[in-house]
Amino acid sequence: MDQQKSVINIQHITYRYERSPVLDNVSLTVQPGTFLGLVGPNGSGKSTLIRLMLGLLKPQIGTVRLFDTDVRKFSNWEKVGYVSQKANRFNAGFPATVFEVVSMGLFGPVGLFRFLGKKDRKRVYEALDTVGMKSYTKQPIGRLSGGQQQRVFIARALVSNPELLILDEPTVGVDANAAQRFYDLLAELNREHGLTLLLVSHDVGTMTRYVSDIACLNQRLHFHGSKEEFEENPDFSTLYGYDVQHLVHEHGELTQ
Ligand SMILES: Nc1ncnc2c1ncn2[C@@H]1O[C@H](COP(=O)(O)OP(=O)(O)OP(=O)(O)O)[C@@H](O)[C@H]1O
Repeated sequence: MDQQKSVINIQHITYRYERSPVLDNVSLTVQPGTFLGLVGPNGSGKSTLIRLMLGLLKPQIGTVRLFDTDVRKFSNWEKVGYVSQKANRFNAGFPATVFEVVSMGLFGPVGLFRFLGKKDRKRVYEALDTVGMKSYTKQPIGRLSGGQQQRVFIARALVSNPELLILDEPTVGVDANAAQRFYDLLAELNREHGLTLLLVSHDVGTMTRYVSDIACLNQRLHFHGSKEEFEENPDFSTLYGYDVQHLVHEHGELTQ
């Protein structure tokens, strides 16, 4: 029987760093074209789940498949873009231009020292154009604001033309306006380029405006479904497994 291809397929994962499990029997499937928001309190296992998805950690129990291939055998890493939480931390003296940082997305750090062909250069410019940063090409990365740097990191992740983009708390340290523009950009990439997105964020209120689906993690997966289902279900305590007031408050503000 033909199964619809999934971008991410996680089955019954249990993971522990030490004794107690950080993730307990988590299963999650992400279909192409989804914009999934992954939410959960501090320490709920979000980053751990991402590391498992990227094959950086091995689950004690369960399996991870990326584009229908077991992550242990997966090699098409150009299909996967990843922007980590710590990405927007270049200080003013960092000796690389915006162009160089984005070109690293093509070849890794070696890109800095390698001759870029015409096509490669074009891809770098296109990626910068997509995120609205083409006019900053020659600027040192460290002189840009946090929000601008974040866009450059998205461009770096986009330059290899990925089908899946994973972002771990990308708006940390970015002001509210820049964060909103950033979410707009992600929504556009999802809508117009069909990019599958997985966004980890604490900011449930803002995120629900943009995503198509929501997954609520707190060691276990408390909810996974469409944004509409999430918003219709009044029992946030069961859904989210924590901090009910905070969520209802944020959610309330959003719908005013
Ligand atoms: N390398 C590690 N060794 C041991 N314990 C770890 C390690 N990394 C994370 N943990 C623990 O695992 C739990 C989940 O951490 P994780 O970073 O996945 O959560 P998170 O949901 O991403 O948190 P946050 O929102 O604060 O970033 C936490 O209790 C954390 O202390």
